[in-house]
Amino acid sequence: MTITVPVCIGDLEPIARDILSRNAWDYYASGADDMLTLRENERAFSRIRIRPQVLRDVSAIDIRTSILGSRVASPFGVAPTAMQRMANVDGEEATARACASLRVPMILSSWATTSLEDMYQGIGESVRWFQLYVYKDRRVARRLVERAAAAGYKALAVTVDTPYLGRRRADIRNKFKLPSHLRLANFSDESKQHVGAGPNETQQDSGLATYVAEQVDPSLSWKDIAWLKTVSPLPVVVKGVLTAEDARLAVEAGVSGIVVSNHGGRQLDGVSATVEALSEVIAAVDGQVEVFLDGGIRRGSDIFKAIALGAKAVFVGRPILWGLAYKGEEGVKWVLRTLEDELKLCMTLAGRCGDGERRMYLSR
Ligand SMILES: Cc1cc2nc3c(=O)[nH]c(=O)nc-3n(C[C@H](O)[C@H](O)[C@H](O)COP(=O)(O)O)c2cc1C
Ligand SMILES: CC(C)CC(=O)C(=O)O
Repeated sequence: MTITVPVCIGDLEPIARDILSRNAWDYYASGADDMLTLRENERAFSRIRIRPQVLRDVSAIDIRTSILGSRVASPFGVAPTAMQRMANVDGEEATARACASLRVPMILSSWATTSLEDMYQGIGESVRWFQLYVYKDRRVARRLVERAAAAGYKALAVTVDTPYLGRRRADIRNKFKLPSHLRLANFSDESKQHVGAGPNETQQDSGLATYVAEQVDPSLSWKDIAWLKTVSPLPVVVKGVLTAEDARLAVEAGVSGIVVSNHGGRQLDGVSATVEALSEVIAAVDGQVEVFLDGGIRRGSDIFKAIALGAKAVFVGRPILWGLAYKGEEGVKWVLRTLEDELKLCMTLAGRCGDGERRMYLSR
């Protein structure tokens, strides 16, 4: 049966697949290598059981919370995903409008197809973070940080799991290219605006992998997080931590938050599902910094489970792209509302009301 009117996020995926070009679909959907981790991210949620409690007066459910001191409407937000204009002409602007209207936080990718300044023109107040890839030329990274601070972003999410790009086989086969009418809009320098335009892709590489190898600094280390803190007026969050050891180093480096992430299974295949890695990170940081999670969130009960295990909030990647492909801003709103409705219902049926700041809906 072909689904045309989605009732859950799973329904959206085939709809988006039909709409998107092969180049875009494969880039958005793929994981690295055999995509074991990509699949595990979702499966691991389905292995966790909720322990409901009854007769708890669930007539008022509150899902509001705060992240790094900013009030937000829900404990979920939008993860940074690059090049959103391949999904819809309005790309990141459509996502930002949807997030602002529902007061959902959004992280903008360094490799957005809308500049970090243009993104929020006329949209008004909303909680946004900027995702930073640290370029070999540190002046580029520093300039991005300054611009993000000047434009009102509330935090920097530094991606730490991508010294080189994971092997995404479909992108290699397709010889991925950013369509020529689009550009990485945060850069004025032509050499940084185009992906897959050069002659140097080989049979074993994609335009993306070449770009990352040329631009991103693989020598990045914990001492650079300390450096970043000296140049950033914004709180620094590291995105891509999966172990207790690294979580402790992150705390020592003075970060304000950690995103437990395996990059949606797109980097090192074979690592744990994020919800499985979450508990050791939570235990290691012992409440010293906020811990977030992304990867495999596809329904409200996944959000419930991550929060129950101690995440302050979660971020959602691919479903937003499916929503964008489906109906632009309205499609992203549909995804956000669906997650919100499902989360509220899950809390109601589990007997956890939530009380704003202090979470009441832990399921353990
Ligand atoms: C198409 C796509 C592009 C992405 N681009 C970025 C990026 O530019 N920066 C980054 O830190 N993470 C990027 N990610 C990873 C996401 O931020 C996030 O970790 C992941 O998508 C979460 O998994 P999910 O898609 O299962 O929700 C990207 C993921 C996808 C699917
Ligand atoms: C341009 C890409 C390397 C952005 C990214 O992080 C991803 O595709 O996973």
